[in-house]
Amino acid sequence: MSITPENTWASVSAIRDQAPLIHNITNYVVMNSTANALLALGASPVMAHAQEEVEDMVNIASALVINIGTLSAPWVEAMGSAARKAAGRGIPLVLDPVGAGATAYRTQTVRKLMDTVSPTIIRGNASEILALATSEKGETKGVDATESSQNAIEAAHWLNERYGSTVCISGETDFIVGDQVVIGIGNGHPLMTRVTGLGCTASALCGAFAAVNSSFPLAAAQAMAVMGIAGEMAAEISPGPGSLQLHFLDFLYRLTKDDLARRLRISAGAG
Ligand SMILES: Nc1ncnc2c1ncn2[C@@H]1O[C@H](COP(=O)(O)OP(=O)(O)OP(=O)(O)O)[C@@H](O)[C@H]1O
Ligand SMILES: Cc1ncsc1CCO
Ligand SMILES: [Mg+2]
Repeated sequence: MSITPENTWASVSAIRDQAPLIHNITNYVVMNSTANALLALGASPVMAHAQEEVEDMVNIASALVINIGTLSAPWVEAMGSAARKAAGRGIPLVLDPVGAGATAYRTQTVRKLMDTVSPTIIRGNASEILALATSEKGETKGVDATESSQNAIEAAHWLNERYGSTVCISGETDFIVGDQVVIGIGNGHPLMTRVTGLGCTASALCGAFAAVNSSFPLAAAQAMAVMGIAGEMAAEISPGPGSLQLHFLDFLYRLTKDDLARRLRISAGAG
């Protein structure tokens, strides 16, 4: 199970052909940007968080993405209902534990959610992944990482064993930890951290790839490779974060098999 430009292109093509419906319960900050990224990739996004409709929406979706970025009690209830429905239907569930470790409410909510339904993929930055696997108060400061992704690999293994989830740690190198497998993706650009919500976008793309590829560690790795490649291509022609955001969408939309073949960077040091 190794990631190649060919199998990544096969997943991109499947997304473009099938336009899978990706149901997102996500935060106020990134609703627009993640919907646009899913559209640029070729998927079909919908944002829905009302308790009254989340189960019906999961019923017609190909994947569910839950992001705890801007929580409140009614949303937490809706997240639980949606996650249970997704598990019942057997569609992939991606969890983005935004800011886990920063407040007790976030950490407790996300732990309760994981104990209710095992996520298919957990995608967070290193601080968030560490916080989920630590019993004491984690070291997260706000929503951005203060740790390198390499430092969270052990925590990712622990989460994988406990919940059966594929765990994806984003950062300079993205690490994807599954059963008996660690994949490192070296694509991306530091300027990506200066645009809010590109991590949330990565989680949404994990949903799209998991909708068309049931080998979930591979799907997550492909999503992170495509994120990183579109991000670095955008960064190369962007003087700052504003234009990066626009060019990122354009490169996602225009991504070719040749871009993948020339740029995919599988990283060692995943042990
Ligand atoms: N130092 C870096 N060099 C290259 N790429 C990076 C770097 N840091 C992050 N990235 C890339 O940026 C994207 C977002 O990852 P990041 O770890 O910043 O997520 P995050 O902290 O959850 O972000 P947010 O909470 O704002 O959504 C990923 O595709 C990741 O590979
Ligand atoms: C900045 C921010 N605050 C809550 S969610 C979010 C988007 C990035 O995670
Ligand atoms: Mg994040």
